[in-house]
Amino acid sequence: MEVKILDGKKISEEIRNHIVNEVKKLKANYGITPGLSVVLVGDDAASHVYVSMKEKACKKVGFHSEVYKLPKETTQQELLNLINKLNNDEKIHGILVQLPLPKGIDEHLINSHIAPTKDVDGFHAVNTGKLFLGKESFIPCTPKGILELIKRTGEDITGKHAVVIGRSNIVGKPVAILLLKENATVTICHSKTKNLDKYVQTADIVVAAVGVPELIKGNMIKKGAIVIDAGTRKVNNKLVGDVEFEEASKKASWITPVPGGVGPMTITMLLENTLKAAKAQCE
Ligand SMILES: NC(=O)C1=CN([C@@H]2O[C@H](COP(=O)(O)OP(=O)(O)OC[C@H]3O[C@@H](n4cnc5c(N)ncnc54)[C@H](OP(=O)(O)O)[C@@H]3O)[C@@H](O)[C@H]2O)C=CC1
Ligand SMILES: Nc1nc(=O)c2c([nH]1)NC[C@@H]1CN(c3ccc(C(=O)N[C@@H](CCC(=O)O)C(=O)O)cc3)C=[N+]21
Repeated sequence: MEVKILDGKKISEEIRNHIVNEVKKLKANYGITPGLSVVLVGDDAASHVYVSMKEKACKKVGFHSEVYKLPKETTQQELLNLINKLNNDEKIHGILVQLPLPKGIDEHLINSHIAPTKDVDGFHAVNTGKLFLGKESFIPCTPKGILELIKRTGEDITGKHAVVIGRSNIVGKPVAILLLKENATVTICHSKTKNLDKYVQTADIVVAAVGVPELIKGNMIKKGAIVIDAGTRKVNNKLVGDVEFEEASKKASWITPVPGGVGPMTITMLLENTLKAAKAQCE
């Protein structure tokens, strides 16, 4: 059986075209343009690249987009003041504070200051709590994109064994909750897991969100498995995922490439969440 590639770039393109039309309707019917503010503190090079990708994506679909680039000396209070201002700004429907934040700034405190209705990253405790309870909420972008990719395979998730490698609050944990909601049987692995290969070998769905290049070997993959690789790490100036792509492709039924898989979907889901936040204002 030939492996099929889950092309995150192509799927993103389709979804973004749909968003363009939705934005036009929102403008025509309600005079509202979805607005996103991205806040970047410090001079982390990768963060600057990601933020400019987000800004470009917003402009392309017709959103109003603002980027606040603050120096690394910014105090927690100054950042809270900016968030307060954005919380009260009618033009702004979504607020995202790019992670990681410089040392001395409490990430959870900052995220909990964003109005839950503008929390398009889904990192506010109200939104993570709702996700846990199975209630309607803003779902974090990378996990949301991963679920969308799995759904695009057309395979039924119910009863499948999904193995998630990684338990961070922004990828691994929410992905596991989403898969559980879809009735998968979910195993979460992490750095203390013994015999990782034994778990991966029994997985119908593998989601790798670790950040260790090619940790998941091709020979661990069960024949016919769906393999989603969220990992991105620069090695010799090349972006490498958590999965040994060539070898895993010989076993998988579906697989995501790195780059061009989960990454573009993350940004597309940010656009979807911002559109959703803007629409909620019209109700
Ligand atoms: N494409 C995209 O849009 C995005 C990609 N990413 C990428 O996804 C990856 C994960 O990101 P993030 O969740 O933020 O990372 P974190 O560093 O927060 O979490 C990594 C997780 O992997 C686990 N882990 C580390 N080493 C091993 C190992 N040898 N075996 C098994 N598990 C291990 C850790 O376990 P423990 O909890 O025990 O420490 C932890 O749970 C990174 O490469 C990141 O760049 C992240 C966000 C968005
Ligand atoms: N508050 C917050 N929200 C985030 O969503 C968030 C964050 N902080 N901090 C960092 C991570 C990382 N992240 C990525 C987004 C897009 C790509 C992406 O599009 N990657 C391209 C390649 C990009 C390249 O060439 O470097 C791809 O995989 O094809 C990757 C990673 C969002 N994050």
